[in-house]
Amino acid sequence: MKTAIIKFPGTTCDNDVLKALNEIKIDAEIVRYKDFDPDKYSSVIIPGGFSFGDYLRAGSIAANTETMKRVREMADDGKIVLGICNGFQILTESGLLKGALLPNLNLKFISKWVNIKVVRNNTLLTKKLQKKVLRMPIAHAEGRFFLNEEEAKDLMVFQYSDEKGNIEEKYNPNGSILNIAGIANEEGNIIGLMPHPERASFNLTSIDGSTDGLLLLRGLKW
Ligand SMILES: NC(=O)CC[C@H](N)C(=O)O
Repeated sequence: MKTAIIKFPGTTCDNDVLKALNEIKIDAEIVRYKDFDPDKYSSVIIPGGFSFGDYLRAGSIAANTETMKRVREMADDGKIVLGICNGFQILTESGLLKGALLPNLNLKFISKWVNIKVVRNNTLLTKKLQKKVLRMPIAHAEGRFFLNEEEAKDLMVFQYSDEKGNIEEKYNPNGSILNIAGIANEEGNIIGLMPHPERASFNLTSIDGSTDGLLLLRGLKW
């Protein structure tokens, strides 16, 4: 079965995600948000960008579309739902994932390469990546994850770290609680992260040749 890559007006990363999935031979297609039929797909990715212009709050308008009701049906069936950056914002805004993505502490758009440590492996995408440190870029203005610490500890999957996996406040680019870069629901089938795995998928376009994004995306076929 196929992976759907949903395109809302303002989504910008759909083609890059498709290219990355092609690279690892995952059958996928881009689908316009209004045409999305959950029965046709075994997993779904909501890519990054500026859906509906980031008006109100990033992700809030897309979160209230019929499309997200259909994404919820897929999630309820246990299928993988992955939200990348703006996709993560849409998942929190729609309540599919807990927490909120607030404006970065410095109130600026931050574009830089970061290291993230995989701290939870009971999710469908990270079961083979326990304790791995992945290098990929972030590019966002509203990426400061917030949730009460107790729940955040249980749900967190990725934390900003150094290249050795040390998690310290100085590696936190945006002020996220507990250095959190991504979380998953308890069941581990809905995953959201701010860094972009598709931008760390090709030697040529990666700043230091990192293709760590593919390690994560590969989880779609495990
Ligand atoms: N890279 C993206 O997906 C853009 C992120 C988002 N809309 C923000 O600025 O917070």
